[in-house]
Amino acid sequence: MEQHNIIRKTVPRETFAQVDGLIDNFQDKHNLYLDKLLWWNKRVNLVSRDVPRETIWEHIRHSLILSELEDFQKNKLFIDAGTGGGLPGIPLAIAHPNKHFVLNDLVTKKCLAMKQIAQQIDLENIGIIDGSIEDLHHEEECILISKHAFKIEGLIKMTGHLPWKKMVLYKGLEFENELQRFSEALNITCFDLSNGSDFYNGKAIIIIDKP
Ligand SMILES: C[S@@+](CC[C@H](N)C(=O)[O-])C[C@H]1O[C@@H](n2cnc3c(N)ncnc32)[C@H](O)[C@@H]1O
Repeated sequence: MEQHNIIRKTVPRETFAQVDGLIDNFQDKHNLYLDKLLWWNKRVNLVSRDVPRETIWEHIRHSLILSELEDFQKNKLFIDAGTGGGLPGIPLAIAHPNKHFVLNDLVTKKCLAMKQIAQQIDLENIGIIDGSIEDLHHEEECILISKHAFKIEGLIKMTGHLPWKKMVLYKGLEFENELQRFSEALNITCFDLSNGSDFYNGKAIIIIDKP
């Protein structure tokens, strides 16, 4: 197995409180997003069926933790691969109107639902592109983000053609299992989220430099 250079950090408790503040600042839009997501979820499978509203709030909070990390703050353009119901891209776009997000999903009807939701909540800083991430054309340098959608090795291989400089993945703390056959050494920073509520037990955000 290739030796990867892994730096581990723990996200402090205060960060979770800051995320709650971010939600408060954009409460109306997040609520509207949640309403529309639940409405569309009855027609298109965007998140698990019958998922309680409070669980989706957890996913919105989880998505927004990235806001507090430096690699997010100093960049402006993000691609959310495998966005499904718009997570993490839509909560981030709501809370950061000055940044731009490209949402991508393989499934066209999910992307059509996302377009409707974006219009319904008046979000102007996102673009939505359907099709596999491996076929996405994009020329500007960006940060690739993805939540619970791909194995790491597979996503790196599928996105070699894209000009991302960092890849941000919402993963479990045992993400290294997914890198056992990767032939290059990667620089990875792992942000342990276990200082948050029980929801975050075993969860991490990992940031990988482009190999
Ligand atoms: C488990 S869902 C995660 C959705 C969302 N990120 C979340 O956290 O709720 C994985 C999503 O990845 C999408 N997907 C799978 N393969 C893909 C590919 N090659 N390119 C783009 N999206 C893909 C699926 O259609 C699905 O919506």
